[in-house]
Amino acid sequence: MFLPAGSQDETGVQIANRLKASEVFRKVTEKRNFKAISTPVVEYAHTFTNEIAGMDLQSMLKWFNSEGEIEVLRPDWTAAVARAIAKQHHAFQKWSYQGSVFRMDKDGTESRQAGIEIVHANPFLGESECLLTAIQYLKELEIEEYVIELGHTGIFEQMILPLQLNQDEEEALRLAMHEKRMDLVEELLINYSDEIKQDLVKLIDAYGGIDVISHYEKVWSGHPELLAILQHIRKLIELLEATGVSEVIVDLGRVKNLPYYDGAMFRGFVTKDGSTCFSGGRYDRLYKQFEQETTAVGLAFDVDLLAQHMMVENSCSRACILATPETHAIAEKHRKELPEEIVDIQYELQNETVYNTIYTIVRDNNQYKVVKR
Ligand SMILES: N[C@@H](Cc1c[nH]c[nH+]1)C(=O)O
Repeated sequence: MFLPAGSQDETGVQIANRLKASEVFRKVTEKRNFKAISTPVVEYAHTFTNEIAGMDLQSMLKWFNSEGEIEVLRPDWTAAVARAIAKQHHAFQKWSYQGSVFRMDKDGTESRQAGIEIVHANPFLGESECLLTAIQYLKELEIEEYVIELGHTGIFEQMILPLQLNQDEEEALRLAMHEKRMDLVEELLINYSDEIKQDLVKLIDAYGGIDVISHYEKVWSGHPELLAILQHIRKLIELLEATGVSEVIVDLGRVKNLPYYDGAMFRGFVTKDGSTCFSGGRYDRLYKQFEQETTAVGLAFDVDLLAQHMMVENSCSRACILATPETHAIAEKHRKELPEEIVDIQYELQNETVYNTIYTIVRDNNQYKVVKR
């Protein structure tokens, strides 16, 4: 039988690693005082597609319920958690969750996430705690080779303000920036001021170390809003560096990849192949749909991807006890003599090479004994 495009089976090491990644995530977040939350897999589409959350219904797995409402398989944890906690009292809260999201615009329809959301916190504290939690988690998974990238939605938004673009034009330009398509940016802005056009094109290349920030502090010296953003990113980098993390870069040309972001954005890349292992950012505006003024920030790890990059567990030694239907019970009892080993019982030895030790059952003085072969 075949599977629909985007669905896939999973076996062996990938599952073992994924379960380990989940367990480590639970421990790390528990120690940092995150409270676990779970939301249902089936939700109303509106939770994600409303004007503020702004996600695209097209990419969701959806159907009509008996009342004619559109229901979806959870496409995003952040909006679901916001819905779940919106009615709670306004206090500093740290939430953690683990589970699948379903979207058709990604490689696999189902992807497993482990994420955190921090609400009602001082903005700098919330962002720092997100990043430091991510760093501790990667460390405990022994994933050492990664780069953290910081960006901010405000840069692109401030720069295009004078252009007064309509929503479609803005979206098209944002996509061109996201894809780092200089030619397209130029083309889309053909009828607009050369200066802003050139500044945006240059911004596509504005990524790298802290020197990029120093450079743009000079370029934007007359622009207090942009300077404040640079200052904010610089402070985050300094905090990370002070805790020993040096692999931090900035991408000033980065635009939001989710409609609800408004503020700092972060991503983690695995150095080996450049894949994105976590992604997140500030999204205070998502709470406006519940008429709440608050701060909210979070990030989510792609657990499937982490599982691929984790070392294969140095698994315990494997033993095989060769038995017969008559001696099967003896073999089963012998398991407790081998508490540290993975024990398989076979009637006829197959896959001999996978075992470190093979036992057979012999009869001695009318008694069965399990002995090494
Ligand atoms: N929900 C985001 C990650 C995130 C968590 N909190 C904020 N952002 C995603 O799926 O990419």
